[in-house]
Amino acid sequence: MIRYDLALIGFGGVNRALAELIAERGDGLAAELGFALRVVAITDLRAGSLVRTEGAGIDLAPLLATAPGELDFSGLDGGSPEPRNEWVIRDVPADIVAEATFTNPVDGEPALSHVRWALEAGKSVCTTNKGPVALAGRALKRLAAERGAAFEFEGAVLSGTPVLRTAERMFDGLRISGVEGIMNGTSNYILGRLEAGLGLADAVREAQLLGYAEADPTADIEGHDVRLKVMIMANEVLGADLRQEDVSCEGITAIGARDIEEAAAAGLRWKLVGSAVRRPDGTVAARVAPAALPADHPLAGISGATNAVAFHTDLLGTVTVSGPGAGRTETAYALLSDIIAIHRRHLTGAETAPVRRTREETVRG
Ligand SMILES: NC(=O)C1=CN([C@@H]2O[C@H](COP(=O)(O)OP(=O)(O)OC[C@H]3O[C@@H](n4cnc5c(N)ncnc54)[C@H](O)[C@@H]3O)[C@@H](O)[C@H]2O)C=CC1
Ligand SMILES: N[C@@H](CC=O)C(=O)O
Repeated sequence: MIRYDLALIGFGGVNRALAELIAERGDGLAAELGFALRVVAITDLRAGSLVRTEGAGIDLAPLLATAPGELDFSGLDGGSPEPRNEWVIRDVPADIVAEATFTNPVDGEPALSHVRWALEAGKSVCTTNKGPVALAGRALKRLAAERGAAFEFEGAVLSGTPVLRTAERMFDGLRISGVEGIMNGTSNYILGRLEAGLGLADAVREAQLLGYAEADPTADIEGHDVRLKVMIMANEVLGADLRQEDVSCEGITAIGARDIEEAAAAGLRWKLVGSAVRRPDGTVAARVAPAALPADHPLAGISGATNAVAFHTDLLGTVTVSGPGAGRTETAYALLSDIIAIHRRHLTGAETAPVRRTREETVRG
């Protein structure tokens, strides 16, 4: 059976949840999907780094039984107190690098370098980090193609909800004139809690505890996270080449209790909406802004951390994809879906990067 060796870069909510999926479902996934997964390296800013490329790789159970804040790789066999990211990414033999460190909305670093190092080494990458995809997606996809590696990033927009893959695989032949939607789970959750009478700070704290929020939740409530996602949607779906300065951006921090009350009295709901629309001259206008939507608007009923993206098409009218926009496990599934996509590319021969095989398959030849 084919086996993919994984290097997990960043071991926070999402990559830890991926490790849980592998630990709990690995055998079932192998039987269902036809490939085995082995974690051979983990790096984290707080815990350090752990590398084990022999036998079963890293035993995930004791790591997952340890509280995140108490994880310390330094005293373990193959462990170090330092993340050693560049050495792990470039030199530790792995097939796929799963990049799930903080999104840096300013320049996408250090994740952008992590992705570039992996692709330069001919290793495929799956990531939920919006920075590299929004700020250097075109260049990184070109590098991946040059090195025969895959670059998958379904989780960068709408967590595990397959909005990018739906557009990529199901909309052939359609002319898409624009996309708009609720693309941030944290802010949508917060707006719902404000409607319930909670204050902003308490609502933000709840979102953090639920694992929805960015490391700096300012990105969620000021719209910066949505701006990155709008850029990704515009560039991937509408063929644009937007930069951050092309996207006007306003968050939800100016929405106070009175605004919420007045909206409710008028049968409206505040939502943070990101949009990218093709102009008649073919260029794309994009923005992030709060909007008070009438109850019968398709996006008004989107609640909690649920998100939704509406695609405006010529032959189908509006097609809306909705599902979880945040959540540790939901987003870990995005990484698993990327690995499945990488596997399927490998089976079709589109993927030329080397792939390790289990001992049985090697023996069989
Ligand atoms: N949590 C969610 O619902 C979603 C998260 N994402 C994205 O996925 C990524 C990970 O999110 P979470 O796991 O929730 O964040 P998190 O904050 O729980 O985990 C990030 C981890 O990366 C580590 N880290 C930061 N810089 C590092 C470095 N230079 N080297 C090694 N490790 C480093 C941190 O120590 C932390 O453990 C972020 O980019 C986020 O924007 C995307 C979709 C949904
Ligand atoms: N903080 C983000 C995580 C997913 O991208 C959000 O809340 O949407």
